[in-house]
Amino acid sequence: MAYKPEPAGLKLRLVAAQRLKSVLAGDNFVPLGATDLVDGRDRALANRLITTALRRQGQLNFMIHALLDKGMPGKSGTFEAVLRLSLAQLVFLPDLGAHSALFLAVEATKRDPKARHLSGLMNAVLRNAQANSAKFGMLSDDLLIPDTFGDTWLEAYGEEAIDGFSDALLAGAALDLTLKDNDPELIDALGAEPVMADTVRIEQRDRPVEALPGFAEGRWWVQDAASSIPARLLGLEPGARVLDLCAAPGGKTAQLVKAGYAVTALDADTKRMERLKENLERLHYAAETIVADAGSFTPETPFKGVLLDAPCSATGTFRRHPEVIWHRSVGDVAGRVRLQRSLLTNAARCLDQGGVLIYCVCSLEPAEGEEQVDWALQALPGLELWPVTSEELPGLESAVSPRGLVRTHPGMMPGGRSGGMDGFFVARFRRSEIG
Ligand SMILES: C[S@@+](CC[C@H](N)C(=O)[O-])C[C@H]1O[C@@H](n2cnc3c(N)ncnc32)[C@H](O)[C@@H]1O
Repeated sequence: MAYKPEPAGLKLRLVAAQRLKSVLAGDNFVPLGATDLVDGRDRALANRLITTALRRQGQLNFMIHALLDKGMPGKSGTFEAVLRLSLAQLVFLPDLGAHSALFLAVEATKRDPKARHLSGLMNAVLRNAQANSAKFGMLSDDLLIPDTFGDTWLEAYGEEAIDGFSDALLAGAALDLTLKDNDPELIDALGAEPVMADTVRIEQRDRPVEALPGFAEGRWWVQDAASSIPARLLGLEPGARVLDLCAAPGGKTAQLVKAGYAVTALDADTKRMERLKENLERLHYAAETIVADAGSFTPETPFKGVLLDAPCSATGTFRRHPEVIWHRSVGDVAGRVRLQRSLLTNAARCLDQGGVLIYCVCSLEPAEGEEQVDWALQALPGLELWPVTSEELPGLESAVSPRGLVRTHPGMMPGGRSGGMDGFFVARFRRSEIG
């Protein structure tokens, strides 16, 4: 039999379909790396297809509903993933060409033993989609945010902010770094722009993070502008003992060390703690590390400062993880709320008299943020709110509420910069007496 070369562009679609399939099944999205696809251009294209399919998931759901009379066929391998990638290409990435979307989708379907009997259906559905691509291309952005969160967010943030959420979801996230020292030469070499305090932003990155200037020398770490806010608000004297609860992979630990505190970093996950240690080593920073449950850890001596970056629904990270808003349910949020309360209770126990407690989550849900403050003030004796002032967040004054709570969201422009920021909630408490 004569050797038939594989059609150009097929391999990257097969790899992209496998990755998208795993995300649709509940995994977090991790961009394809060099071990998945050696060729850099193929890898960039495959990642572009996957991220477009994930960011446009709500609109693709609508199209699939309209195109598949009998719904998605069950037990059909990569059929759904290939279909989503191809619809994303046909409707939202016209520069890639409609022909390749159709032809390669059918070829990819034929290569999957579990989907091959559906190659005719793939062809028919995509031809129908092609005929309707102009109409599909004008689907409302309202479809981008699932109903699970749409109503709560509309009530909490208002219509204008929600428009900003959709734009931020489609645009994705720039790369924010926290610098060890604000050296203008380094900022220039990075092609970065200052955002606020020691955070800089790289809008367009042409190489992996590890290849950027200053990485090997440990001159900065990756940290979203929003994520860098909580550690800056502790307001203690250098040298103060600070406990970083739920610390891995250590972005906030590094900030606390930089601020001159004597830091103990604690996390329950051994592997993530290893990453924290590697990160600190690269930065030439030192902290005590403990693997333990933050819900039951009891220190020998209470701390002057405790930072609790509690596990949460992570809905605020949807610019980088568009899948989170489709994976999370109302029940998931309720489960996180319970866990956060038990961690907050123990965090307060670890705090010395007059000590400062920062509670933060990368969630947009008021239930995990503002409502947790109401609960803590009522349930945890001796804890009082120490309001954050807008002067403490120059360039982001609008994130500070009249109560002195910090709420960022993806529609905000830190330091006036475009590109949004993660949704974060931060509250600062002080322990007045041991309760
Ligand atoms: C949002 S991440 C923390 C990010 C980190 N603070 C940073 O700035 O890099 C949440 C962390 O909570 C940890 N975690 C979850 N439940 C925990 C528990 N009961 N005790 C301690 N750590 C926990 C997870 O392992 C995860 O590393």
